[in-house]
Amino acid sequence: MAGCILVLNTGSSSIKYELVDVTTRERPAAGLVERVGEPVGRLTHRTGDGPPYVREQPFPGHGDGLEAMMRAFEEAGPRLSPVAVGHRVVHGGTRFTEAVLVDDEVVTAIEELAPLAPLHNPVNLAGIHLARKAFPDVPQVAVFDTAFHRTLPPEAHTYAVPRDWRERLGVRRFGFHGTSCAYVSRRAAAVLGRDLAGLNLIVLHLGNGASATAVSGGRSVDTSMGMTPLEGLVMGTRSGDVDPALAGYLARVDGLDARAVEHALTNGGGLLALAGTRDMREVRARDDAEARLALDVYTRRIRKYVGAYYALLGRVDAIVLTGGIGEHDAATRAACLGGLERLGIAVDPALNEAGPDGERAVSPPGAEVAVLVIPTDEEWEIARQAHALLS
Ligand SMILES: Nc1ncnc2c1ncn2[C@@H]1O[C@H](COP(=O)(O)OP(=O)(O)O)[C@@H](O)[C@H]1O
Ligand SMILES: CC(=O)OP(=O)(O)O
Ligand SMILES: [Mg+2]
Repeated sequence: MAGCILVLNTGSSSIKYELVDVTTRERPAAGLVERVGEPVGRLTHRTGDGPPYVREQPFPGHGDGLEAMMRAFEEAGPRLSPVAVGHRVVHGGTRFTEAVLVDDEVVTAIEELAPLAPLHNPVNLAGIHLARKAFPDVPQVAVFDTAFHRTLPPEAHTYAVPRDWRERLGVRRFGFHGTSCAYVSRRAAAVLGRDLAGLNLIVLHLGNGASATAVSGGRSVDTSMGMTPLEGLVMGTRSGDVDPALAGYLARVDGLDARAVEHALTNGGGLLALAGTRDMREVRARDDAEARLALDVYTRRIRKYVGAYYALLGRVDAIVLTGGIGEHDAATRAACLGGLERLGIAVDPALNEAGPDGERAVSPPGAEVAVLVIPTDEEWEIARQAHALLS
């Protein structure tokens, strides 16, 4: 299948898009719509080496951002005539264990999964609706974050909760960021010059959402996100792990209902709750007690998961850092992985701080456990999977 695939990666407050030709590896246009829902947003559209096309304006909803993307293609080019559209969809439940062609029935199924990923599936659907309308004759492919975690063994995906919830209501762990995990795991093997089938990895995807995943032989064997993308690490606006008794306690002492608690933990937790901003750059720029505590809570949680997954895997060949924070924040890498020489884990201060952009090792040469920074590329992985499905 020759020609460009349009990839849409709609996030909770942003839209990333890219035109990808999997056959030639050309990527003629890419863009980002940021701060959807805020008073002023920004669209940046790039088509080569020249200055980007930029628009600063409010984008009240994701639909407005997607329309602005279409306008950017009209005004700045290239002409948009994709051979397929690839969509990131965060929750695929038990039904979607690989990429699928989108039809009405698939749309309904993604809608039904929305309560399990309230920040994500509804906006993923906004992209699907727009693209089906704009390109009615073009195949649309959904690529699911959960699919990579279909290999989780029962002891990893089972919660110790009443049988009725598990059997009748399907309560279980799923895991997310799988598209990113699949991509960086493959790249890690390439950087190490080893076969993925023989590698044990701990993948730390630290972006706006954040997760840790234990990968053995290219298969996910445990992961920090659960039934929803709320469990696990501290994130931009999500608390990660808390005592599940919290909901009942807040109901008793403060009259909050369970939905209000879930909403607060999802939208008003994490770095935002601890430091007043979801943006790690802003937290790092400060040196007050509140920001320091936020960073200590954030990095300690990651360290605990690294220890836990080390114990599960028994042997770790590499720790892979990705996502905006994993790729760019040397201080977080050092805080999470420093002082673990007894486990064979070390971060070389010079490599960590001065390393060039791009794929690289930040562990000392010859270290027992390689520490790798691998920029994620969900757009490429989505295009690759869409191309494979359609070819
Ligand atoms: N140079 C940097 N130093 C520290 N944090 C950074 C840096 N660049 C980006 N980040 C952080 O990365 C996070 C966003 O990650 P990203 O992977 O882009 O998010 P998303 O999940 O929306 O794709 C934000 O917290 C941002 O502050
Ligand atoms: C699943 C998830 O948390 O995604 P993101 O990091 O894009 O919010
Ligand atoms: Mg992301």
